[in-house]
Amino acid sequence: MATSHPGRAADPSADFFRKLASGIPDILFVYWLSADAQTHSYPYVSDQVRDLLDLDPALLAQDAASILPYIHPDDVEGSRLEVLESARSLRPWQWRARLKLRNDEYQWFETHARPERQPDGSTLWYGQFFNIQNYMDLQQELIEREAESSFQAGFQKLIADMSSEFINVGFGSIDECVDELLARSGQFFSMDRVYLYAFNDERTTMTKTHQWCAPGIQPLVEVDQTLALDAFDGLKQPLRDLIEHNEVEFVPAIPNRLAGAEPEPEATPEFVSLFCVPVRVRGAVVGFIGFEFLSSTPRRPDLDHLLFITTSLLSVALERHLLEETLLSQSVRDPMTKLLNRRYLMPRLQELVERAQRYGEDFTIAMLDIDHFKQINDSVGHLGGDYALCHFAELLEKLTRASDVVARFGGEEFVLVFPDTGLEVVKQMVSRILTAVRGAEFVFEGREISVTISAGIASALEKDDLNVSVDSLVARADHRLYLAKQAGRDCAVDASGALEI
Ligand SMILES: Nc1nc2c(ncn2[C@@H]2O[C@H](COP(=O)(O)OP(=O)(O)OP(=O)(O)O)[C@@H](O)[C@H]2O)c(=O)[nH]1
Repeated sequence: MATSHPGRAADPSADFFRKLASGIPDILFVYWLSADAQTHSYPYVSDQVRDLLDLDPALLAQDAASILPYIHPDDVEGSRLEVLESARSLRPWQWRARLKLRNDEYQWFETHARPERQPDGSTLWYGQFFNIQNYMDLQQELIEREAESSFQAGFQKLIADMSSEFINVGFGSIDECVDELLARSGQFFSMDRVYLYAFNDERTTMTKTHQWCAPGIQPLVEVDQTLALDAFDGLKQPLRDLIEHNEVEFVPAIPNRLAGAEPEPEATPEFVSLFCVPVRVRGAVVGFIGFEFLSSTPRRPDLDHLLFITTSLLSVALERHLLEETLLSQSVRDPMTKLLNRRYLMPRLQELVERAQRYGEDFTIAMLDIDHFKQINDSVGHLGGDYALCHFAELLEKLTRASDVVARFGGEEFVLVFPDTGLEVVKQMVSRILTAVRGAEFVFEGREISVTISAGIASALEKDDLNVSVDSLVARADHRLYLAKQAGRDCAVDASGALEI
């Protein structure tokens, strides 16, 4: 806009205005805009403009554009449009903009001015700029406080939800809970990737076991990827510290490759920021959750603390899960041979018997007994006998399939269950076991032990017996085992009474 002066500064009431305005802390003004909106000025501006902005009112009286360098660049265009709109509609000019003070600091001002159309079509506004910085600060504080309390409420909900999820976790579904923890915390803390790395016992490698990525963010590498702990220079020391001190480590910029060594998609930043939060089980750091963000958005100063709380849910859940696993395994396994015990075997047999009765699904069991075990004990001692039992148990595990059940029935008696296997195949398998045991080396404290076994084989639906029960089936196998012993041992007897030696 061109410089112009409407000649109104000489108004006799100017002195009156000056005196009046000197008692008012804000800036009073009269603003003039020509009819063609090409020329404008401040015919009157109170002296506060000098005190506050270090701007000479005389300059503004010549050309209103003198104020432009004092308006925050982002607010200039809005201010211009607001004036034009006020001139058009004759509605009050009411606008907020930041003005640069003497100390170069911007503060918020609000304009309140009433327009008055002049006979020549130009417009005059009478009004003031008043400082609303305190109000804006207060408003900002309120917004932040509100955001903070809703963040806190959200965080509490996240922790409460995840705690109850982990508490209710059914045996075996811990993986789903971990996935959910990664996803929920990733979303809540606006992360781009969240993943769980498990260390090996020696703390030399780490394997990614779970991961979550925000929508649109690529999982650069799949789970189960194992990396050396010192694969990345920037991560070596933080991981050492994490393991040693059980503390959150923040890595401000590591190559965007921890997630994977795959070729990176375009537009992926070269560096990412990463929080490594320790997962601790039974007093040792067993891995960490990596909370990764690609952008450099500001983060809360207490974020590391919040991530630690979130991750400790996983530590507690893993601890409990391990304990449950141990207890469960202790309750169904024989502590010496580590084979399944009778507590596991009997309900399993019951289940199979019911299926046999209901659906006609036959299955076969073999009862095995080490021959002359008393003599073994007598010759190599009880510990030698224990060794023979354990070595025999190992052979059984090796010679059967994962779907077969290998259980210690008691003493030196064992039961094998072959769920989906026909009698002929079972006979072959038992025969193979007999042969393998006969040929196996049993050496205890340098003394060779000769071991053979006898077996009794029975199928659930022999003779179409739909009244079969667990007891009758076991009794049948036991009786045939007795027959095998009677027949001279080191052999197997089945329904036909046949001997397999
Ligand atoms: N070392 C050891 N011996 C056991 C264990 N459980 C049972 N025994 C012994 O196993 C022996 C079983 O002997 P018997 O039932 O007389 O039968 P056997 O000597 O194997 O003779 P046959 O079965 O007729 O071939 C007993 O002496 C038990 O004390 C165990 O856990 N460890």
